[in-house]
Amino acid sequence: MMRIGQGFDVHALVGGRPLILGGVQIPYERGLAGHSDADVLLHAVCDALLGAAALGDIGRHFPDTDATFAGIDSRILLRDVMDKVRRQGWRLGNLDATVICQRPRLAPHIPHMVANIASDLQVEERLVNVKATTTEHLGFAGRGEGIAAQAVVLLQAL
Ligand SMILES: Nc1ccn([C@@H]2O[C@H](COP(=O)(O)O)[C@@H](O)[C@H]2O)c(=O)n1
Ligand SMILES: C[C@@]1(CO)OP(=O)(O)OP(=O)(O)OC[C@H]1O
Repeated sequence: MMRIGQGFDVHALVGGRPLILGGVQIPYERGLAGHSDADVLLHAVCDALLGAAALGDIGRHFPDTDATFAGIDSRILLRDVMDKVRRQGWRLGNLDATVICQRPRLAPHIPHMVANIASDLQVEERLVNVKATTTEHLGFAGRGEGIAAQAVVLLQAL
């Protein structure tokens, strides 16, 4: 049996925060605002996994009203989500994600993001794909007000 799931997340770009995407700290003059480290890519991946396993969403498992998660490394959340998914009897078929970001240029950092995600999910890197796109300066992402990410996963029964 197979199940598909999708995830989508947006965080605002603000001054005085590091920019962390896919667990990689990327040199840039602004970073993402959030209760956690605001890793929008990992949040979309968490939601895709939770969606495929019919386990709700990231806010249900890690409420932003809970001080435990303040400033937390989203890789910890991703590992926890994958544990929950595995305990429901699923393994990852494949994962594909897109980061929607006008600036900075992400291409040089994507192999590191893929390595982090594959490591956290305990799968081979060939099952994980991360892409980046601008919006040609259109909309909130194009104006540099925030970064969005979307992810799709396929789960296979263990
Ligand atoms: N923040 C980004 C956005 C895009 N890229 C890379 O550039 C390619 C072209 O982007 P378009 O939005 O013009 O389609 C895209 O395929 C990515 O490889 C990037 O590195 N960082
Ligand atoms: C990750 C959590 C928890 O720290 O907080 P944020 O970093 O604000 O992220 P969001 O994608 O808004 O939702 C999930 C949250 O509950």
